[in-house]
Amino acid sequence: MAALLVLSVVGICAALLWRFARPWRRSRRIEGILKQQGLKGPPPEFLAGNSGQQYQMRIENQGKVMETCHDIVAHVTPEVVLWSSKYGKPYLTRSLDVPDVTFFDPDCAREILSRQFENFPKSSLQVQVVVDVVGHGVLGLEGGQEWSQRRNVLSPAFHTLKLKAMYARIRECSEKLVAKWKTCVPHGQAELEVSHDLKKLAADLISHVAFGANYEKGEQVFHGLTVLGDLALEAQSYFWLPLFSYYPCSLNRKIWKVKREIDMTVMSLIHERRRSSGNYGDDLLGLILEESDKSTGFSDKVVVDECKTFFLAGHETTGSLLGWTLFLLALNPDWQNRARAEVQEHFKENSQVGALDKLKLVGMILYETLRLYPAVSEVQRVASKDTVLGGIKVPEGTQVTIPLLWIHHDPELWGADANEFNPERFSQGAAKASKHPSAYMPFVMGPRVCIGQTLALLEAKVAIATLLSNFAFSPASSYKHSPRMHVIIDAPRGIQLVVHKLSE
Ligand code: HEM
Repeated sequence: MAALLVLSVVGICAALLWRFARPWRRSRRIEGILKQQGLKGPPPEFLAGNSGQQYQMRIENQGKVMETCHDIVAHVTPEVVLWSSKYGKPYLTRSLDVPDVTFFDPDCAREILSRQFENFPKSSLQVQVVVDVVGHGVLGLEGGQEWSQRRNVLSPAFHTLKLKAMYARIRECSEKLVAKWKTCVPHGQAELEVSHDLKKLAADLISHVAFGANYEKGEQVFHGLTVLGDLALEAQSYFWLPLFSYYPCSLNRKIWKVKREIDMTVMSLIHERRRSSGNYGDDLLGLILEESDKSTGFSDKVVVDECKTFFLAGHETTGSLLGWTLFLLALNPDWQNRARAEVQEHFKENSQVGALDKLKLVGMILYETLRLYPAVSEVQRVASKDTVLGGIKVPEGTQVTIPLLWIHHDPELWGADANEFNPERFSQGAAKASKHPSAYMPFVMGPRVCIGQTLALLEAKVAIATLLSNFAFSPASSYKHSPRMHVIIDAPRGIQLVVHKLSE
């Protein structure tokens, strides 16, 4: 009996060694090839690589308040500034055990995201975080044929003309916020923390756009996803326990229950629509069901996962764009006045959707906001075969990082005023705004560009135009500037502004 036990333990140890030793040896081989080409980086720690150091530096800065300026790269991603100045560009790090090269050149970004797109899928670890919360929607697929088929079916639903049909709903949601803020400023002006309400507006917008008249179900999904997000974060501290997500412990049972409730909410809506004899409705859910019928057809589970994905991907991102835009307009009254004049000329109470095309300055302001405060600070991919980037041989299995925030603030690309708010640079479009046509990528680029880009900009244009028609904004003395990367680049202490009601 004892011999059997010893044999089992030895067997398990050998299996674990085999399981972990192979990838470890492979990672060291890749690192060797990269180092031979002159790449350098910070010394990695056992198991954590350089991930712990990166996390520590970011956390330390999160507690600090910085001067209110837009030179935020060293505050939000301190490790990028430190390591690039110490080890050069590109530099080599270890993300847990995986060798990672950070490329700063927009030409390399274009190779990774566009030209050699098929050689750079997402890594399984990267998509697992998304899958844990919203399942296997398009955001949670590594790449390959399944992703491309899914994207082909979904893309027509996000076509500009179809989205424009949602204009009235988007305007209605924005008007609701105006009504609320009017009650908050009974004496003409008041100091408000606006980021919370703007996130709520973004949630409202996606609920109405995705589910139309059934938007209350969208609100239920939001509530569920928020609870799930917190539980998933708690579960991450057990990542070292093999197969933890299958243990029937109380945390996992809570997670499974919330997941079931969200899925049932969306599923009931899908069944309702399917029963309505082919007329699925002109909201996002209706458009997806229609497109799915035209092709091979999605299973109901896939439609559920895609809906959850839109809620996850389109909520915080759009909320953050709205918050930073008002913040920047408050700091730049000249641009605020110019934008308001444009809005007052073209965006009247009874304006139709076509009026949005005339809001050129508002469009430029949104672009400049997404340059200075993009939702994400970096993009990661993994090489699925040996390739060459910027003259460097990149072996299969190497992770590559594009420091998007750093590139958006690089004076060599954007000029001496790279850290200033100057929407004028976008007057000839995004490709001509900098010295490199691919230096601007708040929605990334190439085949995997954000599918909701047009929708996000449409929502933001309507919301900002509606708010500018009714209020003026100026900085509040209580505001503390401390942007951080927390899933997206946000303002953890809120965005306090003085909101002035305009005379009717
Ligand atoms: C200002 C608002 C937004 C910003 C800045 C933004 C940014 C991004 C970025 C950077 C990515 C690429 C992530 C990566 O590849 O690692 C992405 C992907 C995606 N976004 Fe957005 N997004 C916004 C709004 C939206 C909205 C409103 C929706 C949908 C309703 C949406 C849906 C998606 C989806 C489904 C993907 C995955 C696409 C794919 O992998 O094929 N996003 N977004």
